[in-house]
Amino acid sequence: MSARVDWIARPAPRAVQGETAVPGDKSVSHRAVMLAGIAEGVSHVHGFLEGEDTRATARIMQQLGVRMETPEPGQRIVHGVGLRGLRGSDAPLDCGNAGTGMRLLAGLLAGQAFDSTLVGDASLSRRPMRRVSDPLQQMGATIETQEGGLPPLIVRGGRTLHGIDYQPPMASAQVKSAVLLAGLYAEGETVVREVHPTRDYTERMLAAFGWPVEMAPGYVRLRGGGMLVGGEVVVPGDFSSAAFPLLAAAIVPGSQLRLRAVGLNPRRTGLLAVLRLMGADIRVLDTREVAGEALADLEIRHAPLRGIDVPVEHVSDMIDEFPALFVAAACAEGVTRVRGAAELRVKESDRIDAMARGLRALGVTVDETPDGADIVGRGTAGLTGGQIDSHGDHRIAMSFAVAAARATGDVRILDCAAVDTSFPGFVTQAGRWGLDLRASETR
Ligand SMILES: O=C(O)C1=C[C@@H](OP(=O)(O)O)[C@@H](O)[C@H](O)C1
Ligand SMILES: C=C(OP(=O)(O)O)C(=O)O
Repeated sequence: MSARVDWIARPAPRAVQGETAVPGDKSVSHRAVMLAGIAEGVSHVHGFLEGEDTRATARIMQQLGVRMETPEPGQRIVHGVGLRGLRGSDAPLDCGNAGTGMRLLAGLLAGQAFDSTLVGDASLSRRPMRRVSDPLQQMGATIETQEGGLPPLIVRGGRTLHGIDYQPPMASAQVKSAVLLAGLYAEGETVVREVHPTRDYTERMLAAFGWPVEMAPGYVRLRGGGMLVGGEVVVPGDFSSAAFPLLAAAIVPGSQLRLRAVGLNPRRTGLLAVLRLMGADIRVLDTREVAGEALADLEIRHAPLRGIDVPVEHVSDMIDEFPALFVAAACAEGVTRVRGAAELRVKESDRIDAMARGLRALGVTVDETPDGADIVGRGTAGLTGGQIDSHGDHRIAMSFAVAAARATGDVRILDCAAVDTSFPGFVTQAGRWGLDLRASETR
């Protein structure tokens, strides 16, 4: 059994200052090793996230016969085997903690000639998979889930897939991507329609690898039976990881911080818009485009925050940033209302419940609703100390590590090992921003 890691986070001894860079984007890193693996030729991935989620996906692609080199951390040279070149593995494919890994791979594997079994850790084993098995079955795939639509997933090979015209019942880039990846192997045309647009990395990377993809407002369309050609992939800094230093500087008086080379894909930056509506002073500097993705430096100076009604149109553009937003709301003056975010209940934990319980332990009044919460900000009074259960969810752990900066006493955060899934080195980095955070391991 691996060690359990708890954290002690103390009130910030000083303002958050300086300059920092965050690890590579998790969504882009997953897709880079998957698509490079089924492309023709060699691809070079720069800035690959060395997190447990994305390393699990890279390991699975290797298990399926893709040769991969790591000349140095954050680099992968991927020797693509072509669309039909993967070979089956008798051993289960272990996605670890990663919903993205499991759901996208389900789509990719639905069109193969061999059977596969996708497994995950305890958290992933509780997450709903019918959202991908249903549309994939409509395409002709055979996917067996466990009772209640849970993992492990058994994906049967040798099926003939046909394209579908599909509108997922929830806003989900993972569902869209699973259907599009199966669509590469399908006869005819696959269309995915979205009411609320979600992150578009799969379709953009497919296009960058030479697959004709029609991207229009409201839908994505492609045809099966093409070819991907490998190349260079430059992974931007992960906005979802940048959310934590941004939050720290937003809530600790006197702070001023610059974040270098953060990916600013518009489908990811909802938190930027929402923090600004709350009064945050954030500047976007030195905007540039690298390998088709917008990058910029972000400079944030502390300014008092006020509670707002979070506009529903921002929800899917900040779906992973709600734990951080809840902390900003707790430190603001007035009430913040979140609605339309029921998807938070089926992430690595029930994030509405985990944040409500954790904030209450730090003296904050939070009323939950089925799809959101009302958070009564404590403004200049700040938070109290207390004990938090992260429920093994990386984003809950990191949010409370930052929240402690504004507490009047120590915050003990339980079960933080999962932070390595998306933000390896978080404790050391947080120290550099000016937070006082220590990890202790128990077996
Ligand atoms: O496609 C992706 O890379 C992701 C999509 C989102 O999930 P949903 O598709 O479930 O909204 C997000 O929460 C996850 O962290 C990464
Ligand atoms: C929801 C997340 O990831 P995944 O769905 O890949 O587990 C996340 O990183 O916040």
